[in-house]
Parts: sequence; C-alpha cells; structure tokens
Amino acid sequence: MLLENKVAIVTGGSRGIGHAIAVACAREGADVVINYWGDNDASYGRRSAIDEVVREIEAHGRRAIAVEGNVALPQTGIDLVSHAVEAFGKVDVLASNAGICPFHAFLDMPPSVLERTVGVNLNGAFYVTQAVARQMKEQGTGGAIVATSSISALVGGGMQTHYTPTKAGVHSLMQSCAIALGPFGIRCNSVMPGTIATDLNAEDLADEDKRAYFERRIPLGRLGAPEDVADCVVFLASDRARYVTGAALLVDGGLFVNLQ
Ligand SMILES: NC(=O)C1=CN([C@@H]2O[C@H](COP(=O)(O)OP(=O)(O)OC[C@H]3O[C@@H](n4cnc5c(N)ncnc54)[C@H](OP(=O)(O)O)[C@@H]3O)[C@@H](O)[C@H]2O)C=CC1
Ligand SMILES: C[C@H](O)[C@@H]1OC(=O)[C@H](O)[C@@H]1O
Repeated sequence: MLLENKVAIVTGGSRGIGHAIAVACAREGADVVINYWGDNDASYGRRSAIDEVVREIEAHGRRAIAVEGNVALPQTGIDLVSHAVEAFGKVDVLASNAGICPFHAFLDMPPSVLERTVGVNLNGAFYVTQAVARQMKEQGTGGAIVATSSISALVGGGMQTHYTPTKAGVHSLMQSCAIALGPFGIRCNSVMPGTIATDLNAEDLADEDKRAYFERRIPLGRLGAPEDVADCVVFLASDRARYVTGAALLVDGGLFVNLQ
C-alpha cells in the first residue's frame, strides 16, 4: 500500500475529485481528515455526502473524520491540523483540493465573484498549506503536499477569467513552497486535471455540443473521472515520488497537447 499508516488531510473532500482522493488515500492505507464547506444553495444535503465519504473510507478499514470549514479563512487550516493531530496524532499528507468555478463573463464580473474565487482557490490553498507545513516541520519527519491546480493554469477560458489565474497561482504556490519546505523534507507538487466530470462543470457540460467537443478533442476519447486524478495524487503523495518536488502533472487524457 502506498500510504500505509499515513495521515492525510483532504480539502473539498465531500464531492468530485476530493471525494475520490479521500477514498484513494484510505484504500492505500491512510487515515483521512475530510474537509468540506457547503455554503451554497445547492449544498442542501451535503452532510449526507460527507457521511458517505466517511463510510467508504471506513469500508477500507481506515479511520475518517469530517471537518466543516471554509478554506478561505486562515483559521480553517489551523483547525484541520488540530483535528488531525487530536484524532490521529500527526499529518503526513495534504491534498489541497477545495475549489470553486462560478462561470461568469469578464466585462460584467462583480468584484464579489472574483474575490470569492480567489479567496477559496488561491488564498485557501495558501492558508491550508501553511498550517499543515508548520505541523510537518514540527513533527520533523517530512511530508507531502499535493495541490489540485488545473490545465487552466496553462490555458484560458473566456468565462473563467477569475478562475484560471487562481489555478496558475496554485501551481506557482507549490513551486515556491517546494523551495521553502524542501529543507524540511516536505515535497510540494500539483496535479493539473483537464476536464473531469463533476458537479463543478455539470451545468457547463450539459451542453451536448460542448461535451462532444471535449470528447473529440481529448486523445484518450473520454472526459476524466475523479479517480483518474485521485490515483495521481496518491502517487505524488507517496514515497514512490520521493525525489519529485515542485512538479506539476497534467491529468487530462492528452487534451492540452492536442492542437491539431
Ligand atoms: N472538474 C474539473 O474539470 C476540474 C476541477 N479542478 C479543480 O479540482 C478541485 C475539485 O473540483 P471538483 O471536484 O470538480 O468540484 P466539486 O464542485 O465537485 O467539489 C468541490 C469541493 O470543494 C468544496 N468546497 C467548495 N468551496 C469550499 C470552501 N470555501 N471551503 C472548503 N471546501 C470547499 C466542496 O464542498 P461542499 O460539498 O461542502 O460544497 C466540494 O467538496 C477544484 O480545485 C477545481 O478547481 C481542476 C481541473 C478540472
Ligand atoms: C470547471 C471547468 O469545466 C473545468 O475546471 C477546470 O479547471 C478545467 O479547466 C475545466 O475547464
């Protein structure tokens, strides 16, 4: 098992890619602290979603706790670490994954949409990474941090002008943290998913033409599944990637390179 007896924190673990990461970590032998938020209209019933993640982790014979909290707030990272240490004694792995992408046109983008997106996606990744890295440094046994960036760190989106810079920022954050934290044996990498079918883009991909366009453009011929990303996160979090830090792994079925 790749993460035997490790303790992992996964932000945004109630749904989509984070759900798959949390379960993959457990399958590979880790106990997991799952963060979620649920502060939106569509979030009714999220508690049952997180309960299901806990059940799936326990079915792998591992322990799980769910911790509600908005990652945009510095205190949430601190709380996640406290809960992990109290419940499991340490933190070995962080999957900084929570993110939002409220599609919006550029010219009439309200400041509130920009600020919320930057707050959750970029500031949130910073605060949680900082809190976890402080704990890992104190433990003195290194650690692995894997952030969910995106193919959108490398290419644009007309309805994502507030979002793509946050994903470039997350990638850059991992590069700089690799330098800052390397001396403590803490590795920092990112995954860059392409188009993965989740709640984040369900509405966007309900457009049959758009969905068909992606399926045609992706050389492997299908949209990604959350598990495609989760397995790569587990690899980067594991000792198999012991000499990998500051790297970004595209998980996109070949979408990025397919110009023509
Ligand atoms: N889907 C895709 O094609 C791609 C996604 N990504 C990135 O992957 C990550 C996960 O996305 P995906 O699984 O698709 O999205 P989902 O919408 O399916 O899940 C988002 C998760 O983030 C949580 N979350 C949202 N806001 C906050 C917050 N303020 N504090 C804590 N948790 C929060 C949600 O919690 P709750 O359930 O409580 O609302 C949920 O668990 C994001 O960072 C996204 O940018 C990158 C590339 C492609
Ligand atoms: C939400 C989008 O469909 C998804 O998010 C990303 O980061 C990818 O670039 C996709 O556009």
